[in-house]
Amino acid sequence: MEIIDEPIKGLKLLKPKVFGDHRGYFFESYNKKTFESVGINDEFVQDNQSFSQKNVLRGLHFQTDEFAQAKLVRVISGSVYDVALDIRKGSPTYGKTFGVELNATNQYQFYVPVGFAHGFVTLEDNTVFAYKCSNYYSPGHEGGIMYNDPDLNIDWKVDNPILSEKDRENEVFKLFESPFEYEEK
Ligand SMILES: Cc1cn([C@H]2C[C@H](O)[C@@H](COP(=O)(O)OP(=O)(O)O[C@H]3O[C@@H](C)C(=O)[C@@H](O)[C@H]3O)O2)c(=O)[nH]c1=O
Repeated sequence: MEIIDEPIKGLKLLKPKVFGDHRGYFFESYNKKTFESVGINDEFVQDNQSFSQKNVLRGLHFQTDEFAQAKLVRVISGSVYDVALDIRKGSPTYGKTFGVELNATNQYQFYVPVGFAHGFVTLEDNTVFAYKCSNYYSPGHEGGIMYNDPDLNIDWKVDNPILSEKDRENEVFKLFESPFEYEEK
């Protein structure tokens, strides 16, 4: 597995070693020991999967307090543009985003630690998105930031994405008071 530390501290892009043969392919999507060796020490307690048609945008989401979540995300079929927003107060990159295309061909995995809001838009129909979370779902601890906030200026690569009702009412970044603190490691 190749690992790339992205320009925003804490974010990691993982490129697994995929073994292809005449039957198809095989790769390890999670191996505790290997992931710990690259600094991903979270105990993942929940696996999620979502299915979307093209142009669906989910985000930018996070959970707070004792339900804050690190996420390890990937695409099983189809493709997405995946975005993490740094919401750690005091971070040198507070308010900055990093985006990467994840798809069923590159098989990349993207590690998003606690202190980031996360979202993605699907670039193909029938996209299956899967992720591990380091904490359980808690609707009372959910937060969301508007995907198209002018202060964030994220190039989502699509126009007029399909949103949930909830995501139409996410917070404006300027008024958002982050509960996360940046920790120098
Ligand atoms: C996230 C989640 C949702 N649900 C339920 C609540 C709701 O009825 C339905 C759909 O929920 P949502 O609209 O929040 O799903 P969705 O918009 O796909 O939410 C996800 O978006 C991506 C970007 C993330 O980063 C995830 O952490 C998560 O927030 O599923 C659970 O039961 N467990 C969960 O962990």
